[in-house]
Amino acid sequence: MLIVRPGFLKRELLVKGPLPRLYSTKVPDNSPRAADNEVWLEALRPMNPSRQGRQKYNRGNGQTDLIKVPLGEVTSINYLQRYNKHKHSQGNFVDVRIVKCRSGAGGSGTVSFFRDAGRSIGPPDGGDGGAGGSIYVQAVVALGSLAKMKTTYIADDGEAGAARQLDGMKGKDVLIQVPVGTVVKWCLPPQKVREIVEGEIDKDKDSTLRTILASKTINLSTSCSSHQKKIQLYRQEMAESWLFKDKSPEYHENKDWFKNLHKRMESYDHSLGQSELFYDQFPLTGLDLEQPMSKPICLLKGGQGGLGNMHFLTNLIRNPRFSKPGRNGLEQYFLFELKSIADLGLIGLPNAGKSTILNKISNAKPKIGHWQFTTLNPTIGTVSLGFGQDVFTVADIPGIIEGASLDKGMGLEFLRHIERSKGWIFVLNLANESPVDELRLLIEEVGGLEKVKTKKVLVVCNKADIDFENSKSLAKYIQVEHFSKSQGWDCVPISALREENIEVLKQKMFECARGSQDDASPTPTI
Ligand SMILES: Nc1nc2c(ncn2[C@@H]2O[C@H](COP(=O)(O)OP(=O)(O)OP(=O)(O)O)[C@@H](O)[C@H]2O)c(=O)[nH]1
Repeated sequence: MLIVRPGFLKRELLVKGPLPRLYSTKVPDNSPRAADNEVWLEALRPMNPSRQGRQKYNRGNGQTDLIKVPLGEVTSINYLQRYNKHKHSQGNFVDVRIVKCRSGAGGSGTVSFFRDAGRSIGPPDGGDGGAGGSIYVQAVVALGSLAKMKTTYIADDGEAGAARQLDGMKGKDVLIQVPVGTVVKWCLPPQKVREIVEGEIDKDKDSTLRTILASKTINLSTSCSSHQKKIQLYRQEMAESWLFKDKSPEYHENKDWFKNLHKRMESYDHSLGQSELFYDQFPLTGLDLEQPMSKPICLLKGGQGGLGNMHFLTNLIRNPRFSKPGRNGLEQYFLFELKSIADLGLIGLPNAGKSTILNKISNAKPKIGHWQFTTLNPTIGTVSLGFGQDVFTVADIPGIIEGASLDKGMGLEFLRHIERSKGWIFVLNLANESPVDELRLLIEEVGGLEKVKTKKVLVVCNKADIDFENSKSLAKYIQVEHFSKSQGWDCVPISALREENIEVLKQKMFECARGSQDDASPTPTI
């Protein structure tokens, strides 16, 4: 049976001619003939010195752009705080991870010569190395947290080729499955960020993690060929370009035929380097996996396998005692952030009654307690307006307090879970002194009126059962209503505990959520 080997296909791309004829005798049935190799090598034009220089120093096609990016964009302040200081206990819920990913190196090509009873040394038959395994990512609905993610994902290296034209086995790929709503971003190794931060603190004792991440910048190489800005990733330079057997590198390097071959293969290596540069790019703004994916996306591609010595048999080179090593894999860090996907998000001070509301209107059963910060993790509930009627989803996040934007209380990190929500529901406690000031404070903490205005807003005055008949309580509600109306927002008084006005609330929430359900985003690509 004739098998078209990957080596042929790779070569064919460069030769752009017909496929070489394949042997079908007892001697290698799929190794290229000397004449085929000569045609292929002839097509590999030796590189001129200026191109060589560019490859070495510019690392590629010269289409990269150096941009300055704030350090905070290539790391996660929440990750650094949480994992450095163990700031919050999150139980099993993990919504931010930095992981190291490494794709496999290609296996080496092999030096081998055909042997049988009649011949102690025949034509070269060393097979190609297998490609290194790649790292893939896929968003699936079955997961709800990043808790099960490992800290490191390493794909296998490809195996070396073997005698009798056997290609090495391809390295096993790694598939990282994450919840729908995860955003994957390229990031710096946390260790490196810590070193930079410590260096900055040594220089200025008053600086804080937050100020350093905002002010310190790093240089990033980006490709400017595509419509989307992408970070250009680089593989480690190859330590050696040839693997020799029996005869030393010096023996070969002094021979004119080898010098000539080497020049041509430099051009082959260059084209592999170019194709790596093409694949090794990652969107600067990250990958937003907000839809379940039927097919995974490749994060890091494995290295290509090296060519076995059978590719170097020519009329001049009868015994090629050398082969090519496999190409290196890639090692990079990625930040995985889970941003829940809910149509509406509940925002309020601790104890305002957000969890009670979600409990009453949906199937979700979040923890309720009369102490602050009962809610430590976001919970999403599905609300139905009745049998066969419309449904929408609502996310309850931990309470926000004054100074949350400066990391007080639970900070603002949970806002990411309602960042994508089209509607924000501000939940106020009518039993408090000044609900309207509460509302102003919440608006300020979540980013100001301008940011809030990008969302549909509904203001809910909860705990209306407490003294509502009292003229003071009524006055508080009227103040909130007046402020809300001035911003064009609807306002509704309820008692979640007694389930009063809950149906009206559901209807108003549905109106707020409407429109967000039609927006379906396409699957992202790298
Ligand atoms: N009287 C009265 N009490 C309520 C009402 N809604 C909630 N509560 C009580 O307020 C307390 C806090 O309620 P939660 O739903 O846990 O409040 P939360 O906003 O989720 O609080 P955090 O988890 O701290 O963010 C509980 O003791 C509830 O029983 C209401 O309408 N009326």
